[in-house]
Amino acid sequence: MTKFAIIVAGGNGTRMGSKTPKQFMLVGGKPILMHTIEKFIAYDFSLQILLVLPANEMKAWYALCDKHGFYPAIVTVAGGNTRFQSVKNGLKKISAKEGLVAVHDGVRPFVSPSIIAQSFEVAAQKGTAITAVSLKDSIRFIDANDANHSVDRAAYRLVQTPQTFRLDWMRPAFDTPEQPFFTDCASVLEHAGHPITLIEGGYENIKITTPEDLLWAEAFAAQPT
Ligand SMILES: Nc1ccn([C@@H]2O[C@H](COP(=O)(O)OP(=O)(O)OP(=O)(O)O)[C@@H](O)[C@H]2O)c(=O)n1
Ligand SMILES: C[C@](O)(CO)[C@H](O)COP(=O)(O)O
Repeated sequence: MTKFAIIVAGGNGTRMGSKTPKQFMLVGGKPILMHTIEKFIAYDFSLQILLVLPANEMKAWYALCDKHGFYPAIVTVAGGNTRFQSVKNGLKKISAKEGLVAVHDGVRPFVSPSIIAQSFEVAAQKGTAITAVSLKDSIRFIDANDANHSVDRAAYRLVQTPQTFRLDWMRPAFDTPEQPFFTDCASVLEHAGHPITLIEGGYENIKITTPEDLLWAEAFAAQPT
């Protein structure tokens, strides 16, 4: 089955608060997004990769590629106003009717090729494969009266990416009005009625979101591969 990866990097990084889009910031001397793309190429050199970028940052990305001598065989796509719209724009560039599509946050540069492999293998069997990890901290539920209650953390998972799907399930699932609870692709496929299969993620597979995440990122980038 043909395998595709949509790497979404079309966001503005509001929570990072930096002038440079966070996906272009340097970690270990290299833009975050290049680390991410390299992990997918390391998994499978023949993977068809679609890179979603902010429409107004395309030139900046090509300039970065020149600066770092980074010329992967990938297709770039302009993003939308939300992550959901950016995934949709990536999907529109796939003309195949069948295949498997892994969607991954461009700002999760420490995903391992083995997680990517597992994600494709499970999606091929089950139709969906969502990367997730157990919670290390305790959690509390805030109710409508602003009171809080302890809950069983064993009943919850923290969801990561990649999130991989059968293309023939994913395309119609995304052909729907966007909902406020669509925080990831799994919520979109679930809304369309598909079963969601979880696979084991990694604690190093962090999403670089706020400035302190960059400190962790530098530490992970310094690790031997
Ligand atoms: N319109 C959007 C919004 C987000 N993303 C991507 O989705 C991933 C996860 O989103 P997030 O961490 O929230 O990134 P930003 O939207 O850039 O950050 P913020 O929410 O702080 O603005 C990122 O790789 C981001 O670039 C995207 O492709 N298109
Ligand atoms: C897709 C995701 O990374 C899974 O944890 C997450 O939902 C993205 O959320 P964000 O608010 O767009 O960063």
